[in-house]
Amino acid sequence: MSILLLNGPNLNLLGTREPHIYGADTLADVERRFIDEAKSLGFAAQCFQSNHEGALIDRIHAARLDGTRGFVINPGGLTHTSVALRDAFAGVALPVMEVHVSNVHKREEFRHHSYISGIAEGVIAGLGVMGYSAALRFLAAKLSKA
Ligand SMILES: O=C1C[C@@](O)(C(=O)O)C[C@@H](O)[C@@H]1O
Repeated sequence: MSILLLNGPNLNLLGTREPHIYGADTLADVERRFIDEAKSLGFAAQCFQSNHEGALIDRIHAARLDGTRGFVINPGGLTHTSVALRDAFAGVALPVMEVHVSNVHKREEFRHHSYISGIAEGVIAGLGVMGYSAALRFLAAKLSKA
């Protein structure tokens, strides 16, 4: 059973990008911990980051055929703009956990709306990179019960 961690635009810059907002951990740190923690919960994990909406959508479609049982995604700025990303998740019909490192609700108004939340099992914002772990634990528990 495999869980796919997706990160959208600009999250490859984690650790150097606005560290007062996003912290000091890099994407490599996040992905390594995600894989290790998934393993400890009895799951395999795959990780994919792209700055391109279409590449993320193609990866979501591919997940239908590669044993993926659910997604954890930080869609980055696509959260607030992408109907197409939401439609991809709806089309694949596997559980999705949405993660934001920052508390988007404490920030600019344009970050308050998410196209993804309406199809997500849960939404985590403002826990820093610990949010990825919280999302993984919830999803693993849900999939273990299914
Ligand atoms: O790129 C990002 C990162 C983010 O998803 C977060 O993790 O807090 C919040 C988004 O508004 C922003 O565009």
